[in-house]
Amino acid sequence: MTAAGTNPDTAFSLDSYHVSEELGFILPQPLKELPPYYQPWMDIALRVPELLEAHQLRDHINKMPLLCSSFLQKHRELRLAHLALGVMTMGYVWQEGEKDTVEILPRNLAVPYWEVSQLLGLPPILTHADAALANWKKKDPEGPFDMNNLELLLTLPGDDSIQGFFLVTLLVELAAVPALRNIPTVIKSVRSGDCEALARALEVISQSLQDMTDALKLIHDYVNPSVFYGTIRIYLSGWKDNPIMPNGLIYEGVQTAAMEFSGGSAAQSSLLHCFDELLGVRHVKSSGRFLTRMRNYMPPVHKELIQDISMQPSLRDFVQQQACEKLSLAFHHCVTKLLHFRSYHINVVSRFITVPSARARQLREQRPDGKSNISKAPIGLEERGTGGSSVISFLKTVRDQTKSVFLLPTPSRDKSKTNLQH
Ligand code: HEM
Repeated sequence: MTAAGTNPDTAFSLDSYHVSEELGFILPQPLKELPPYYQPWMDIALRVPELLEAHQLRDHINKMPLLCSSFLQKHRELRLAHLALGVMTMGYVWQEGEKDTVEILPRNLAVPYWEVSQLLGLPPILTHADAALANWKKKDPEGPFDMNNLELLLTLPGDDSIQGFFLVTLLVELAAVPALRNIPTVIKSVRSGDCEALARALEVISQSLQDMTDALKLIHDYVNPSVFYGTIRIYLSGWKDNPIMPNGLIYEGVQTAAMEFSGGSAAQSSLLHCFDELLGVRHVKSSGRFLTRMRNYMPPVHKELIQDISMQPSLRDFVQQQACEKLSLAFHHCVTKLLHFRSYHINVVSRFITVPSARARQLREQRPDGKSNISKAPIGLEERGTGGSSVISFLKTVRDQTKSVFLLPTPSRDKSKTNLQH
């Protein structure tokens, strides 16, 4: 274990989990370049959308030299390499859409990708930790961390919409930073029984959860649903539980059997996993299994933070026992805001997946040879999520599970005051 998070005598510090005070899970100052030896990777990675448009990405990757990964030493070098190899891999697999996928990732890409992944403890597929957390730069280094001053390091097809998609996700991560910063205070206050400090920390967390929802709303300004559904989505798809690639992918030179990995999704963000564990939300059955599996797609230290939060004395039990109105209300606000984020996210998914998928089906029935963006979208994906199940029913299960942690009314609570149970 990297941190002393489960020892009650030591302070719980985010620093030991590589969570920055300023940026949370976002990688501070990602590198823009790799050492010159790796230029053949960057030359291709920087041109992925253009090479895909010309149907030439696979040819370029097939001719790429097999480079040795051992000159990559620093964490940020490894993160950029993982991102670069990740966008190349997604492009390589999905270059011809769902019709002509590949069964083998060539050795010159597969071997270094595998090695870099092993060093980072990440899977060899594009993850949220790559595409959102480690894929940004400021146009003006002194300027603000906002939409106008941010751009991606590497991208995939989808023009402004793909940029918008990853940057809005990044801004949701940023909005959560005050909440993350207050997790140690919550843990410390429960340990010491300091209700005042605990109530204050929980109010900061609920405000931060509201700010996350507000940041998520930006998706409507920066991402076009038809472009997301028709162009972007396939490049985020993986080769696990995916009917388009039922046999997975062989990483040539790594092992002979095919491997299966889920595609990129913000279900791999550590944020909601942390808040769920803090508030006591437990996801069970298939949705729980999927979310638990997504923890293997996070940087290992972030996964450890989630685990260590889950091992702390129960915040919910503590609040329930105190029967203090102010504290109960602060806890209630947190659960309400988390619920609100999930409900809003369901609306987003409905607009960006459910509606275009119904429209695509309709267009295909009316004009089977139609060329519109959404009717070209992969039929095999339709309304399925990264886990392969129906997206909306999965998200509703997860949302409804959140409600289970609302506090029970206690006898000591004044019945004339707000009923905290929904
Ligand atoms: C166009 C925008 C978006 C779409 C279409 C979308 C779609 C999805 C889908 C289909 C899932 C189900 C799991 C999966 O299949 O991987 C999911 C899960 C999830 N997404 Fe999004 N998403 C979007 C934006 C975001 C953003 C910006 C965030 C913020 C970080 C986010 C956070 C989550 C979380 C936390 C989950 C896990 C379920 C939960 O804990 O409630 N999503 N998303």
